Amino acid sequence: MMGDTFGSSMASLFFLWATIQQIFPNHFKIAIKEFLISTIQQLSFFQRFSDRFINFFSPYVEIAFSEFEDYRYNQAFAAIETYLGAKATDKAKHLRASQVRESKGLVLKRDETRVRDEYEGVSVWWENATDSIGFKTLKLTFHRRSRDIVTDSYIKYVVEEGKSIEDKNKKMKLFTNNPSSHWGSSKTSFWRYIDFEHPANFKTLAMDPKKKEEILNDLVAFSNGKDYYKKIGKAWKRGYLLYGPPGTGKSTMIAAMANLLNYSIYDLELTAIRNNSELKKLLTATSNKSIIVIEDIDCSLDLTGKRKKKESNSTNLSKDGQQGNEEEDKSFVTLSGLLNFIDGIWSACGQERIIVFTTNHLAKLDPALIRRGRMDMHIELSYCTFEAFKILAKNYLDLDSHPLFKQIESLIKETKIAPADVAENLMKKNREIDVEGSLKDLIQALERRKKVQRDQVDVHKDKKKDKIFKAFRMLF
Ligand SMILES: Nc1ncnc2c1ncn2[C@@H]1O[C@H](COP(=O)(O)OP(=O)(O)OP(=O)(O)O)[C@@H](O)[C@H]1O
Ligand SMILES: [Mg+2]
Repeated sequence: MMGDTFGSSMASLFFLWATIQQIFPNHFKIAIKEFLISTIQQLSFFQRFSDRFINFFSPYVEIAFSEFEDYRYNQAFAAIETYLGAKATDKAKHLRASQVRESKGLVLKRDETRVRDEYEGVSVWWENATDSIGFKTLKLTFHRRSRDIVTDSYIKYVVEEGKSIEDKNKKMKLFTNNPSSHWGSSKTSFWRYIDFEHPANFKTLAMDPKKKEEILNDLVAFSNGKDYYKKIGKAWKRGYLLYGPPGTGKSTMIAAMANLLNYSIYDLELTAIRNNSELKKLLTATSNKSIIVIEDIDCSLDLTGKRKKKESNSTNLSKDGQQGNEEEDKSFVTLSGLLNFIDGIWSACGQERIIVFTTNHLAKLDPALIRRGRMDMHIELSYCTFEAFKILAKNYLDLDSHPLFKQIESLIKETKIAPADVAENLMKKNREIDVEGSLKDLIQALERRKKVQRDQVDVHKDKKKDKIFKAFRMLF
């Protein structure tokens, strides 16, 4: 209303000024111009004043909860969203149903932008809005006479209720840090998540059963260790270093860890971070009960302090057409920055966190990075053993034993083959389980590999002999 009056008054004034321009001489025009300017100033003052006046006398108060705050995913926002989502089942008329994880059934979400809630006789309204770049905000409106009850206890109640619902049917999340050019002109890295639905578990993980049990016990002891860590005065965190050749189950084990403990995963891409302070912001923005993963640590961080660019990463970027110029992509995340976080801030804030590094080349890592205390447990994932093969045979063929197992056992002992390659051969073809055919395929693959590996050894031996022979010739 007020805005309309202001707009029409302005239009009339401009019309008046245009008419005056045509009719009156110059000095008179100037006097009128000054008069009009002062009238406009008074009008805009009046507009401002009237807004304040309305706000002052409006009986409603509004509180906004943003999805992100300074790179940080707002955990209160998530809890409130969950709380409002749960209200859907009994109150909202328009629902959206989705299935997140089979075991947890359908998830209902309200499809309405405005939800009314009641708490100890007080009515409040929630409204959700999305800004132009896709970030969400939840607005809470209530009568100002309820201010105390809303700010003192209602918001706390909503957040706690939301968190307990989250815990009950917790959907695990997979967070990734992506560079974005939305904020300001430079690229900034921030967390984005999707629901984590990896089926990996320790039962289907093919590795030495003893080692597996040891890792399982370690993880369970860690997750139940709140009082123990408090008692010994140590931050509640644990580091695991997973190393081994490609396809031996490092990433699969991380997924199995998350499923075992019901923790979310933060997949930290160091090559997308500009500097140590950005790294710090990202890491302190991670939530409790989470696993922070840095895959291929030897490729992401140059141990002299500068960064190496991962080949795969640069191809991905160029595929998306987002590859910036080289100068912009330079990163100053350093080994000491990472170590500072693990030892310093890490210990000061956040609880119940696991950090996992993976590498294909243990020898390339700086000892400082992997010393005990930082990485508490070093886990080697190696080529497939017969024990591991038996687990894969059970997973893929539902098989406990078979006459061909003997032949496979002796071939596996003599051949270096990753579990991923064994699994590839055991996967059912044409949707039919052909046990015999799959085992024979594997035997053939093992025999081919054995031959190649033997030839490589021979070539290596020949080269060595050649070198010795040349050295002799030089001598005589
Ligand atoms: N130990 C294992 N137990 C069960 N499945 C496995 C195992 N190792 C590999 N696989 C299978 O092979 C696929 C590839 O394994 P994964 O990605 O975990 O290997 P990785 O060690 O992380 O390899 P990279 O070093 O290349 O990242 C998985 O999807 C899984 O199906
Ligand atoms: Mg991997």
